Parts: sequence; structure tokens; C-alpha cells
Amino acid sequence: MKQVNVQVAIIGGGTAGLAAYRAAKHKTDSVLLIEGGKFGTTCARVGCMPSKLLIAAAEAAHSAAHTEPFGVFVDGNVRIDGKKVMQRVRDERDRFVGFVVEAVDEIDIEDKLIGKATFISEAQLQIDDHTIVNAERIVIATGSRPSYPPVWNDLGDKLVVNDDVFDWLDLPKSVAVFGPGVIGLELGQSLHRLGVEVLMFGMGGQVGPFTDPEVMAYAEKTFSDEFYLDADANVKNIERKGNSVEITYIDKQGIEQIKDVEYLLAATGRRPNIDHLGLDNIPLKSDYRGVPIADPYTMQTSVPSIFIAGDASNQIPLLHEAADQGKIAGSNAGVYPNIRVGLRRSSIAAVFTDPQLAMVGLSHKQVSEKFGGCGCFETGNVSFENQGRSRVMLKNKGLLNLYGEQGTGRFLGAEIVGPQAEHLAHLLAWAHQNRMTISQMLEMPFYHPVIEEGVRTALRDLNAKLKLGSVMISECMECGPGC
Ligand SMILES: Cc1cc2nc3c(=O)[nH]c(=O)nc-3n(C[C@H](O)[C@H](O)[C@H](O)COP(=O)(O)OP(=O)(O)OC[C@H]3O[C@@H](n4cnc5c(N)ncnc54)[C@H](O)[C@@H]3O)c2cc1C
Ligand SMILES: NC(=O)c1ccc[n+]([C@@H]2O[C@H](COP(=O)([O-])OP(=O)(O)OC[C@H]3O[C@@H](n4cnc5c(N)ncnc54)[C@H](O)[C@@H]3O)[C@@H](O)[C@H]2O)c1
Repeated sequence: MKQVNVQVAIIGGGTAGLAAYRAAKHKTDSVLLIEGGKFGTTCARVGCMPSKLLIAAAEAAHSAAHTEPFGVFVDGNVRIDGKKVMQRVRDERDRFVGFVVEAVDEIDIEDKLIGKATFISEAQLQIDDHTIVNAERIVIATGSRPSYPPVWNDLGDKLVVNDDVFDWLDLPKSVAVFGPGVIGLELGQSLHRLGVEVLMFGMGGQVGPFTDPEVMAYAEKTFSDEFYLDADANVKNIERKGNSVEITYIDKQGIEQIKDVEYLLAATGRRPNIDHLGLDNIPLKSDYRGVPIADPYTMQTSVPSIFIAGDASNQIPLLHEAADQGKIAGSNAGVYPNIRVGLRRSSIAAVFTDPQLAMVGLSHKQVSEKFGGCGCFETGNVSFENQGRSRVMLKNKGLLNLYGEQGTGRFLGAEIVGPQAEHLAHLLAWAHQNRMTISQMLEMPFYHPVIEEGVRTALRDLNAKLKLGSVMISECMECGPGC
């Protein structure tokens, strides 16, 4: 076994690991980045980027097939060439991966080690069967992987996860998507819009990332109107039959159905990659799922010289959070024991379905827990169904619920299903991070006619409910028609 001595070792060369490496390098020269798979990141290889590429193709197909209400007719069929769709997804995906790999290539070869790391002790890692790394400080940045009932493995190659979808050479005829969460909705709706027959099954009624029952119900109805979605499905049997998967379920009318599909796509959540790290060999405190407990401001675990970042921490499994956490963890590993708290931004999440879904600041559940007991918050809302610009574009589906604190009038958070929610969410997240009140937000400029005017309507509604402004009149004509 080769022996290597370093000040900081980082396990995992994904988004969090790369950010940790760069931050640690600013503090010390002695940093080692250990990657057990391929460099390129989950985001670029099998996550954010290829999923958005598939969504872009689906949007093009959907728009082309829905021009008639505008008086525009595309004569003849809109033809979807599955091979070409998947070719573009893979080509562009490879380009994005290429950029990451190029950046990794620029890292000094002495600072990189290929192999899977496991803990021997708090300060010692074994890398495959070739190297022992003695590290004064360690950052765990090992990401996450799909999690699904193990019995589904009996389906063999008919069971797919997101990683497999982006390697398809052609689109299949039919897919049963299990899990109407973030991944299931993004991929399921895209596949449906690209002509794949999609059946979507959920558990317990959960749809998307929502905690607000009104917003979730709106999302469920909207997606159910487009493809088969049962968010609280009663699936009796799943079985491989030759080259397909046979699914027996009780449909929403209570009738037993038997359907054959080409694939079962498991989108039933992700689990942190911390179970093969030999964590039993170190006195790390973990939560009930076995995930190391870490301070979200310093990313320090209960073993002071060990930090954790990104999906591995199971805190907020999103790309920008992985980058922020990696930076904090790497910097603190570099300066340990003189660690510092890092910048934590207001929370924001967006799901790129149509309509889009978004969450900002505190969720409805968090607001209810924190402010609900004393009736200390109010909810303002707007429906996008009659919102002017949304209607102009025939994107008039959605509901925005905003939460504000009684007394202070402070903006607390929002849950959104609606057109261009990714942009509305940014606007709201910036206001949230600046600790703005609803009145201050209403002092900001709003152009006409834009979807953001819907946000203003919800803000006015909330201000009135907080008794900080006058009650809304239904048509605010001085605001412009359709606000
Ligand atoms: C389909 C999909 C779509 C997504 N879309 C979005 C989106 O639109 N927006 C968004 O914000 N987020 C999105 N995400 C989430 C986002 O991709 C992740 O939050 C982010 O990539 C996590 O980065 P990470 O550095 O923690 O993990 P990763 O990038 O997975 O890096 C972990 C690395 O650790 C390595 N590793 C694991 N174990 C070991 C070991 N023992 N030794 C050495 N190396 C090891 C792995 O090989 C991997 O390279 C999406 C995720 C998926 C799956
Ligand atoms: N746009 C984005 O930012 C984006 C996109 C994709 C993924 N992500 C990240 O990836 C994470 C994981 O996404 P995900 O969709 O895998 O998880 P998720 O937690 O969002 O959704 C999982 C869904 O599967 C359901 N489920 C669980 N077991 C089931 C079963 N046996 N049968 C049917 N349904 C079942 C759950 O009720 C839930 O609705 C997200 O939390 C998010 O952080 C983000």
C-alpha cells in the first residue's frame, strides 16, 4: 500500500467536492481530492443538465402541437424522432460534462487520487486496495444515489433510474414512473410530451416538493389532467413479463387494471452515499437514517476534524447548496481549528415542469410549525388563471401562496405552481434574503404586462390580510388590465 500524508482530504469530486477543493486550496497547499467514480459531477452527467435538455425537447414538441388556440396551424403531424431527441440530450450532456472534466484536468495531478475511500480511523482513509491516506482533516462529499424498494431489482434491465434515461438511444413506447416527486414529474411529463405513454404512481398523496395542501392539490389536478397520475396509488403487483413490466393496480375509479409498460422508472427519492464509507470505524454521531449530523453553518460533524457537504449531508440536496456547502466545508477544513460560519442564503427550489413548481424561504409546513400556534401568519394568494400576461401566452395555470408574519409584516416564504415560477421564485428569494416586509416589496417597481404582476396581487392580498393595507378590489384598473 502506498502511503500519502496530507492536511486536507476530500472524498468525492462532484460539485461539493470540487468547491471544497478550491476553498481548501486557498488556505493550504496540501489538499487531496479523491474520486471513486468518474469526474464530471452528477449535475452534468445524470442530473440537472440532461434533465433540462429532455425538458427542452418536450417543450418544443408541446408548443408545436398546441398552436391552434392562437389561430396558427402547423399542417401535418408534429413528428418526434426519438433517436434525434436522445442524440441531442446525450451530445449536449457530454459537452457540459466535458467542461467539468476540463476544469478537473487543470487540477495538479499530485492533488488527485482515483479510487473509493473508506475510513480506517478519524484521520486515515483507505483508497481501494492501493493507498492509505493520512489526513489531518477530511471532507465527505460523496453525493447521493437513487433509492427504491430492493424487490424492484427483480425487473432487471426493465428497471431504470434517471442515470439510465439519459443514456437511451431512443424513446420507449411506455413507462410507469414511480414517485411524483421532483425527478418523477420532470422526467415523466417530458416523456409524456415526447409521445411516450406515461403512468405515474405516488405514495401518500405527495406531489412535487410542496407542503401547502392547496398548492399541492392544484399541482396534482394540473398534472392529472395531462397524464395518468395517482398520487396515492394502490399497486397490487409489479412483475417482469418477457420484455415488459406488468403492473396491476386499482385505478382512481376503483377498478383493477393490468398494464404492460416497457420500463419502470424509479423516482422514489435519493439516499446519501454514506453507507459504504466505513463510518462505523469512527465515532461520528448520525441521525436515525445514519446520516452524519453536521452544523449547517460550518458543515462540521461531531468529529471536529471531519466536515460534510452536498447531497451526502442530506440537508438540502440541490446544486447551489452543494456548491455553498462545499465551499464552507473546504474552507473550514483548510483553517481548522479556527473555523468560521459560512454564508447561508435564503432557500429556493424550482422544478422545471409546465407549469413550473417553486418553493422560497420557509415552507407552509415550517411556517405553520413556527407561527401557526398563535395565529401569527397569514397567507396571500393569486390564481394565474385570469392573470393578464399568463392568459395572453396561454400559460394561465397556477396558484401562488405567500406567507407573511402578523405584526411585523415580514415576508416568510412561498409555494408556487405557475408559469415561469423559476423567475418569480428568484424575485421572492431575493426579497426574503433582504428580510423585506410585504409593504416594502409592494414599493418595488412592477412592469406591465408581466407575470410578476400576479406576485403583486398576492402581496396586496397578503398585506390586506395582515391588516397593513386596504382590502383588494377585484379588478385593479389603475394597475393595467389583467393584473
Ligand atoms: C435527475 C436529477 C435532476 C436534478 N436537477 C437539479 C436541478 O435542476 N437543480 C438543482 O439545483 N439540483 C438538481 N439536482 C440535484 C443536484 O444534481 C445535486 O444536488 C448535486 O449534484 C449534488 O452534488 P454533490 O457534489 O453532493 O454530489 P455528486 O456530484 O454526485 O458528487 C459526489 C461524488 O462522490 C464520488 N464518491 C462517492 N462515494 C465515494 C467514495 N467512497 N470515494 C470516493 N468518491 C466517492 C462520486 O463518484 C461522485 O463523483 C438533480 C438531481 C438529479 C438526480
Ligand atoms: N429541479 C430541481 O431542482 C431538481 C430536479 C430533480 C431532482 N432534484 C433533487 O433530487 C432530489 C430527489 O428527487 P426525487 O424526485 O427522487 O425525490 P422526491 O423526494 O422529490 O420524490 C420522491 C417521491 O416518491 C414518492 N415515493 C416514495 N416511495 C414510493 C413508492 N414506493 N411508490 C411510489 N411513490 C413513492 C414520494 O412520496 C415522493 O413523492 C430532490 O429532493 C431534489 O433535491 C432537484
